[in-house]
Amino acid sequence: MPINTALTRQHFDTRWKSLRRPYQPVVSRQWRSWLMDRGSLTQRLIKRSNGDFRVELVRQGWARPTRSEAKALNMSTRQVALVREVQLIGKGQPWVFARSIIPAPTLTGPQRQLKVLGTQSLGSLLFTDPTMRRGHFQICRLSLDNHKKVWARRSVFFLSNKPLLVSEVFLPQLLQVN
Ligand SMILES: C=C(O[C@@H]1C=C(C(=O)O)C=C[C@H]1O)C(=O)O
Repeated sequence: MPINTALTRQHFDTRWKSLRRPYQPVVSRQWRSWLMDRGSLTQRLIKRSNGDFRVELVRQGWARPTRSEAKALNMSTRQVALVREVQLIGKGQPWVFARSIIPAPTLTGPQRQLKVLGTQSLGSLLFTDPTMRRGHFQICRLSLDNHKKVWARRSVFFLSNKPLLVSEVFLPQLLQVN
């Protein structure tokens, strides 16, 4: 069963800020390292967990994006997209909650396999695709149900020039690794 992180679509319909200055100083040094890393988060978490890592599928289905997500993807909120929500579990703890929005036109050709990822990491496809490009990061501060505040980031990936939006919420357990 997914470990409940109580994140809903409303959390992602918020004001995202560019990670460029002056926002960087607001972010503590230890979180800045995670928010700004443009490499594969999956690979970094596999190393941090000494291989004790898995992707837990929370939900996947066709749904309308939030206004903020639709704007980032230049699509209408009246259109549906494939929405994938997962938790990245390291050493048995939820370290990241990720929500990806994949427009239907992106799920063509080789990208059809994005529909059947299951518990395979999205990153394993993104970072092995020679056509992959990644846009700038935006960040925001989210409040979990227990009033804990966490950092989130998002960026638009392009595979063969087709977009998908990936949002990642960094959970407190990520920094509590012993
Ligand atoms: C983009 C990556 O893929 C990770 C895995 C995801 C998934 O399986 O849905 C979603 C976002 C990322 O946290 C990455 O590894 O950098």
